[in-house]
Amino acid sequence: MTAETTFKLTYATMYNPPEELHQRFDEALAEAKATLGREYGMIINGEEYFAAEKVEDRSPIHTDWVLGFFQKGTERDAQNALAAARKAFPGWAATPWQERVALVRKAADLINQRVFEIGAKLALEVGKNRMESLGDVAESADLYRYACTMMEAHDGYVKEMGIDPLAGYQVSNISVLRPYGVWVVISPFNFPAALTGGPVAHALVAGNTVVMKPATDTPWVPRMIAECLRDAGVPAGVFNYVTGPGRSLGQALIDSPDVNGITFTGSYDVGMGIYRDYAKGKYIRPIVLELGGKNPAIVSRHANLDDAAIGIVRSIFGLQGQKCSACSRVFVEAPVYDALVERLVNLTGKLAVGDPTERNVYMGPVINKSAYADYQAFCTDLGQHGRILTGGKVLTEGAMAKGYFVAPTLVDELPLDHRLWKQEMFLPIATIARVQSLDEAMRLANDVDYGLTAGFYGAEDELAWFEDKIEAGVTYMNRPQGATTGAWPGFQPFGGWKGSGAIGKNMGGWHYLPVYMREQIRTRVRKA
Ligand SMILES: NC(=O)c1ccc[n+]([C@@H]2O[C@H](COP(=O)([O-])OP(=O)(O)OC[C@H]3O[C@@H](n4cnc5c(N)ncnc54)[C@H](O)[C@@H]3O)[C@@H](O)[C@H]2O)c1
Ligand SMILES: N[C@@H](CCC=O)C(=O)O
Repeated sequence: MTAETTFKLTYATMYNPPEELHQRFDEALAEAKATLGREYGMIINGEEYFAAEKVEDRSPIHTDWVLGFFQKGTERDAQNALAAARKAFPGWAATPWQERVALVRKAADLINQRVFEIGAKLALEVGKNRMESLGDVAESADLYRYACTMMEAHDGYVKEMGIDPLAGYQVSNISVLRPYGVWVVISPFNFPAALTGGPVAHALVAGNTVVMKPATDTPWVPRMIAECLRDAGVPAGVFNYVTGPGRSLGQALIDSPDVNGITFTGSYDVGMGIYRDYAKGKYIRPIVLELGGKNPAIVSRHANLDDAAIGIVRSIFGLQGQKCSACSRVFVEAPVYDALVERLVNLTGKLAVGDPTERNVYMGPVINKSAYADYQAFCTDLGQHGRILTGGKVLTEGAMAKGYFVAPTLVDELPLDHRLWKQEMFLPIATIARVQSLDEAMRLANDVDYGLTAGFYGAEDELAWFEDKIEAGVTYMNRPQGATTGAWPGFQPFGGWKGSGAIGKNMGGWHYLPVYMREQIRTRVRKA
């Protein structure tokens, strides 16, 4: 990004971009729109593969916009991609880690060089606003670099251990982290750049070869990420990109005995199914699961209510509530309840909803017809059992008639035993409750199967209590930029507890890369 020297784009800094960012996004968008409708192959063993059946990738902004045609890959394609990755593994694993790092860094540079092109296409494909779209792409490049930095910081994870005193012998004990083999990366629709690129980069830097399968709704952006790897010179077969339905092609990847490790990012239900199926293999193999969230914000009577309101609204409605980190539950101490709710409703009313490629729009459409139908069903239920403070309806006026647009929705007075306090809706809907104490808020906040992100607004002397008690992998306090959203690699490594994540180590952080490697101790003894 040219403005990079003066402006570091993250989800927390995106609110004051330099003018140049807008100009370059607009240029890239015009170019992307002029080249819609191409066909894209899968990339297996460095070659384009075309399936008998194709899938149309349509924009959720306007369903007449056909972005491209993608391959409806089959179980056979899954097997071919795994075979290519298996064949490439010995060479890639034997490549000095410094060379692997150099190639992955080169790919990161290409992602940065293409950030506007990929960002514009991402906005069209996901319906994400322009700054969040550019952020997703920039985050992907930063995750690549973070993986490289970690490899270097740990000197390739080769470490001399203590020397056991064996009289008459010389001993050397070395610990080495080595790759597992073939790694499958399955990504969700909502961060097609960062959550495809991040796990892929870590697997590759560690020396694994990769088969990557993006979500059916968003194959285009991962294809461009794949092209960056290819153009950087990552050898054929080391990285393979396949597209097709999760239940057939995806399931074939999960069921294959040729897989040595998996990173799955997606919903709890699909992730748990994969976990169980994968466990049917002959022995235990590593699996990284990054699953859903039901993220709370707690507001104390001592909070700065303006900071709380803006941070909460940004986190409820960013990407239309379709972030695993989205704030979907708000617990407010009674003395400040009315004042906070008034601010939340007021700010929500000011959110611009529409074509998210336009510079002043904050909220675009939801991803597809099924999410659009879910929104309507949830709102009917919430209206019957709670009080809809704002929103609760689909938006069909003017240019929105051809897309999946819905109103940002806030609900209160929903009985605390209603299922929608616990179920991830993954839509721009949040429920708000009045609590009598912070302890009550904490009990409710933790009373879900998830534990991804959480936010708190209150006095300085309440913060340590919050940090200690909350069950979540990523926590934010007094943050107007986002109550529960907006993590950035190297600043806020991202991962969940409980039903939100399986490994207890966060991506973009110090402890994550070793997950993609297994330890070998090398003890050599010779007579002194
Ligand atoms: N914890 C995190 O870091 C994180 C980040 C982003 C999204 N998410 C979660 O992802 C979900 C939204 O994304 P989604 O709707 O794309 O999720 P999803 O679970 O529907 O799909 C995720 C991926 O799994 C594939 N898939 C589906 N069935 C499969 C099967 N049987 N075998 C193999 N692959 C299969 C899909 O094609 C897609 O690529 C939300 O629950 C959200 O919270 C979590
Ligand atoms: N990393 C993103 C969330 C990714 C999940 O969907 C955030 O921190 O808001």
